[in-house]
Amino acid sequence: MGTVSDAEKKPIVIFVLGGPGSGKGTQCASIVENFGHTHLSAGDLLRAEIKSGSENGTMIQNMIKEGKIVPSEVTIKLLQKAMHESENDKFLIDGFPRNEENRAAFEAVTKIEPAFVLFFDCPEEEMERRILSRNEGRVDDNIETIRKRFKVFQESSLPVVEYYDSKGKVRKIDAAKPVEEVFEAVKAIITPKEEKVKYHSYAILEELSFSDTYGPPVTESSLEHNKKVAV
Ligand SMILES: Nc1ncnc2c1ncn2[C@@H]1O[C@H](COP(=O)(O)OP(=O)(O)OP(=O)(O)O)[C@@H](O)[C@H]1O
Ligand SMILES: Nc1ccn([C@@H]2O[C@H](COP(=O)(O)O)[C@@H](O)[C@H]2O)c(=O)n1
Repeated sequence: MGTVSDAEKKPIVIFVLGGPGSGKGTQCASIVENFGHTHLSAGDLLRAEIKSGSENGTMIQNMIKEGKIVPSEVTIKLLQKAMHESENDKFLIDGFPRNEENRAAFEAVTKIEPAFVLFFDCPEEEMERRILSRNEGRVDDNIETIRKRFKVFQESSLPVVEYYDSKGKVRKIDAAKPVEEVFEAVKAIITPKEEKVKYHSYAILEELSFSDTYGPPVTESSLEHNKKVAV
C-alpha cells in the first residue's frame, strides 16, 4: 500500500456488516464518495474470482448458490491482495467477517483489528423485499437461497457482531429507513472528530449572528467551550 511498508503503518479498517440486502453496498458507495475510503466487498471479490476462471471458481460458485460461507483462506487472500494493490490506507471491508472462522483467521493473518464495525440493522421482510427487486442477475437472489442466507446470517454472522459489541466496537444503524436517512446516520459515525468540532462551532456562530442583538459577544473562550462540548 503506497510507499509505506505494512510494518510501519497499519491500514484503518472498518468492517461493514448487516444481513443480506440491508444496504451495505449502497451505503459504502456514498462513504467512498464523501470520505475517500476504498470499498472492498468480500462478495464482489468472490464473484470476480469466479469470473476470472480461477481453479476455485466452481467451488465458490456452488457455495454462493447455496448461501454458504466460502473458506476463510480463499476470501482473506482476495482481501489481502486488494489491500496491497491499493494506494489507500483506509478501507471499508463489506460482508466480512461473516463467521467466527473469518474473524479469527483475518486477525491472525493480517494482525489488523477493525477501528469499528458499522452494523446495518434491518428486518428480514424489508431485506427480502429489497433483494427480490434488486435485479442484478445474482445467482443467490432467489427466494430459496435468500432464506438460506438469512439463516446463515442469524447463526454465523450475528455472533461476530456480538463479539465486537462486547469489545465496544459496534456502531449500529437503523437500516430500514430511506437511503438518505441511513446515510445521515452513517455520516454522524464516519465524520472525523475534528470536522464535528468545526461544524459545531460554525453552527453556534451562525446562531449567534442571527440573535446578535441579544446574544453575547463571540469570544475565544466561548469557542473553546464549544470545542469542549462537541463530541
Ligand atoms: N435504505 C434503503 N431503502 C430502500 N432500498 C434500499 C436501501 N438501501 C439499499 N436499497 C436497495 O436494496 C437493494 C440491496 O441493497 P445493497 O445491495 O446495498 O445491500 P447489501 O447489504 O450490500 O446486500 P448483499 O449483502 O446481498 O450484497 C438494492 O437494490 C438497493 O438499491
Ligand atoms: N465473507 C464472505 C462474504 C461472502 N461470501 C459468499 O458470497 C455470498 C454473497 O455475499 P454478499 O456479501 O455479496 O451478499 C454470500 O452469501 C456467501 O456465499 C462468503 O462466503 N464469505
